[in-house]
Amino acid sequence: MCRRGGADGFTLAIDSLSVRRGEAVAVTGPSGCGKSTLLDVVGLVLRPLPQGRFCLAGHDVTALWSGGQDNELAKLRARTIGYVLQTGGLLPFLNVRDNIRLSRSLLGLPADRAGETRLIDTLAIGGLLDKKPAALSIGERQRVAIARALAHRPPLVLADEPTAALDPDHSVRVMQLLLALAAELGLGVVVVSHDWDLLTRFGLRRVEARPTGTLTRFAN
Ligand SMILES: Nc1ncnc2c1ncn2[C@@H]1O[C@H](COP(=O)(O)OP(=O)(O)OP(=O)(O)O)[C@@H](O)[C@H]1O
Repeated sequence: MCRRGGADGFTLAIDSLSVRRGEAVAVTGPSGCGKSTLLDVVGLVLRPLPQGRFCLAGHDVTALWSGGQDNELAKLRARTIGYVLQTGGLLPFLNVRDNIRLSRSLLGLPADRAGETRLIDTLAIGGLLDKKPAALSIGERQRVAIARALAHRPPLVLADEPTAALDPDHSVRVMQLLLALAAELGLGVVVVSHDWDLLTRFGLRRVEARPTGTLTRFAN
């Protein structure tokens, strides 16, 4: 459970949500119902209320938050989460190539040129590598953000409307890439999307919001 905006603000209750490695889950629901908040809790950005159980890659996340273990949470986040933000979230002072390589280098992982090339080709961003994010369109930023989130092969990828700014052709390619990598590398994927046609086409398991006033419940 998580609360935003004080006692009479917004409350998110996650009754149950499990994502296994290699599995992709779609989170759907109306605007403002708490989908991004759900991703922020799962992505260790927002602190959940202390009741309840939250296990991520074998770690007791509730205990880490309760114990104020911010360094451990930051390390766990860096190792286990790839987050594709709605706004891209790229570092403005790095070019596209260095944005993509950042997560691996921060974690001290060796370069993975083959994996990098596959991401770049599939996302059709080869012509953008020397550009800074400010010189990209919103859709281009979103594709680069996806490459960056996947480059270190995190066990869990969170994607907040990753196809919202893309044309239908790129939307399908991006979803295909996410799902192919999830299956191939054993990554779990949680994707927020309003694109019902796309979700149906790929047959994703859906977790639907049940909003009632300022409370939203999510359950498997
Ligand atoms: N920083 C914040 N402080 C307080 N309340 C917030 C904050 N951010 C979001 N909210 C509220 O939390 C609720 C859920 O917001 P959230 O962004 O998770 O919804 P969403 O389902 O992702 O919406 P959308 O589909 O429009 O992106 C909303 O009522 C919003 O007003």
